[in-house]
Amino acid sequence: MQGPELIFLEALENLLAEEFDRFKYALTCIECDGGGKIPKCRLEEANTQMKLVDFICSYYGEDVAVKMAIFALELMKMRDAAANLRVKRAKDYRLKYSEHIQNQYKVIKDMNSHLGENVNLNSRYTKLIIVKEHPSSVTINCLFDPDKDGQIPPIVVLQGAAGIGKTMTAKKIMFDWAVGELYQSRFDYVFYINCREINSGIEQGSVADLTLKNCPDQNAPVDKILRNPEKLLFIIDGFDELRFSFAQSESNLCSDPFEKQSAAMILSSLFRKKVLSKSYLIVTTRPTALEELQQYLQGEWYAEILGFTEAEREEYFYKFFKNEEKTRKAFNFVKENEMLFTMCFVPIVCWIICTVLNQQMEEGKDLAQDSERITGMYMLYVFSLLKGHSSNSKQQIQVNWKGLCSLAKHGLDMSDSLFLNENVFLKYNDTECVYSFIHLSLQEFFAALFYVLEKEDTMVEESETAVNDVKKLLENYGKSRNYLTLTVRFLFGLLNTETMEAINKKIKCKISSKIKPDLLKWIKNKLKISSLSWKSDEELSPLKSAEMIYLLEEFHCLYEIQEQSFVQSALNHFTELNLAEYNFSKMDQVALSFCLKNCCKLETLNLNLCLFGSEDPNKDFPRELHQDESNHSDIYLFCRALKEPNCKLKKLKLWGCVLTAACCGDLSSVLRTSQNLTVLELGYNKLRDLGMQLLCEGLEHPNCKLQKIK
Ligand SMILES: Nc1ncnc2c1ncn2[C@@H]1O[C@H](COP(=O)(O)OP(=O)(O)OP(=O)(O)O)[C@@H](O)[C@H]1O
Repeated sequence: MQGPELIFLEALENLLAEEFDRFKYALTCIECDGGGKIPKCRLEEANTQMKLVDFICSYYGEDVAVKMAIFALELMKMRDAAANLRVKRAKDYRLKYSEHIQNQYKVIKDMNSHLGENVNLNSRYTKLIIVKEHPSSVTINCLFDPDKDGQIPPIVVLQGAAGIGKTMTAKKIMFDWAVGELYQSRFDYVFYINCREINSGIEQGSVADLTLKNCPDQNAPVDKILRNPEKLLFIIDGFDELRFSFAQSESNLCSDPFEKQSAAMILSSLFRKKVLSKSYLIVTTRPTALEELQQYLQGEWYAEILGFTEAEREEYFYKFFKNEEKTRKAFNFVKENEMLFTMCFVPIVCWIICTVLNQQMEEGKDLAQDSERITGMYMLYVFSLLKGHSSNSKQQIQVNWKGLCSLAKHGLDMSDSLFLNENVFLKYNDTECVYSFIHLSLQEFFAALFYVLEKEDTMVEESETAVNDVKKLLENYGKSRNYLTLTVRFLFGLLNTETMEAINKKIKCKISSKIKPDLLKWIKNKLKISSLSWKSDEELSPLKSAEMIYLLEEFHCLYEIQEQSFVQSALNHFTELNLAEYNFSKMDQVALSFCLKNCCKLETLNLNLCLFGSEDPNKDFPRELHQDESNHSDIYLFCRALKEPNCKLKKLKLWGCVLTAACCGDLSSVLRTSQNLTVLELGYNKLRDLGMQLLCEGLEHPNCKLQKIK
């Protein structure tokens, strides 16, 4: 005997014989919801405490039986005994609840082509960098630590980009709490509220209903649980996904956790601490909705998820493949490709890359060339989803793809990532009719595909519409929170000849390259506008950071298309390039190096006061957190590009770039190779004797054409 049965028996053991008889009588007076009254004759047969417990529990079920016992004791006016049993029941329920939560959160779904494949949360979860106050990182168990004034944050806002791991962190908190490893003395109950589900849920409900949804059954002692709000934590996941407005007037908010109201009102009341004001909240959101969320909160603290460090990326690969050889093969492949490796700081990208590589290895294929660009990687991932759908007719496949692309594009136009009653293949969860792309970037991929898929009939009207659609997209580029940048990057990537052929072959839809000339014209123009801002200035004044980001984004687009003639044509007007005072991420360096190789008329490159090598997301971190373990120097990628025969660079400026002796080895090899470099400016760096020695070796080489070094 254990759990509810045991506490029931313990309660009866304290009763005197006369009380035991009265207890049995009281039971016959209670009407149980759905179970009716208990038959008197059956009760008479239960002449010992044990027999009675056994009988009632098998008649009503354990949880209801204990509830009935509490009512009976209250009816007998044995209030202390009733209260005692109530407390024990609540405690016992906590155990039951945590077991239920453990079971609920111990596995996660892997959304690959094998439908319904589950993985253990702990065997996949990899630590993420979370920062509360830049630049120091924190772990999830410190989120509710008191500050230096002893204040515990009542609300923690956990923000982070799409796919960075907010939901995963929420699930990990649920699981760790349930197994007793997190917040044990702080919270008796932790509840998870998913905003996507709230959108599609019932119109009216109460806070109590929200908590009940987490419970294993409908018999949870909710009244007792909610009586200690200071012991409750609510995790509200995905504020950005809520569709309704929160502009409720204060007076309409509810303070009673059992009051039934609209979902908007209930959540508003929780956020504004009108209901269960002493409870604690974690609210997760993408940064785009942060400003709105701030309006409704008071006394909140902020933490940000920044993704995986380099070491954690490797750990993730181990956890994903669970096989030394496969992990090594996949990780080395990714590590070799700067662009891919850098993108892996976002967990969902890590997952997509691993899923694709795993499939390629399972099929005995070489790790594909295509996977060296983000477009190629997404394309391979989408192909992997098609496995098992090959029996569909060509026409059916085309219809599905076009529908999906159109949905993605229109969703982006309307800033929508949730779709109701749409027949798309990615169903968000068990909720009946809400669908979403598993990640916003996937929606952006499909949206980009929308612009390049050839319409069935090549009527003039149709192709004009397509061209106009692209024009509109490019006009909107750069407006409103940069929400189109990745779509445009994919657009370039999809126009790569090999990608077009692969898509054509696999999904039997033709990709039209008609928009290529327009795209070339557009990017040439963009690059010209950016370069005009320094053309007039003799000393090449630096670009403003926003302009620089756009210029670099254009280089990223050119990297994605990977077509020499296109890229050379886009860049052929550049004779000078000024990128001074910029902190280049590895990803930027890969894209820029590719462009430098194809910038055939470039004579002057100004990289004064630039920093190289830091990762985008973690750039404020101490260096050891994300140090590149490879032996390459920070400017290795640039130097490699400068050695290409196409490169006609004459003047290279690298003042004050915190270059070290290691960089001189790469510069020295440029000096030995380049047929054009005549001026090199290296002032205000820490080259030291070793660096100078390496440079001298280059200068002394018979091929060195350098005339001036500063
Ligand atoms: N810490 C982690 N360890 C291992 N995998 C992770 C981790 N965080 C995220 N992932 C992977 O990335 C995917 C996306 O993560 P998650 O859904 O948590 O992102 P999110 O920040 O909530 O994104 P969105 O804003 O799009 O909802 C997960 O399904 C999982 O595969």
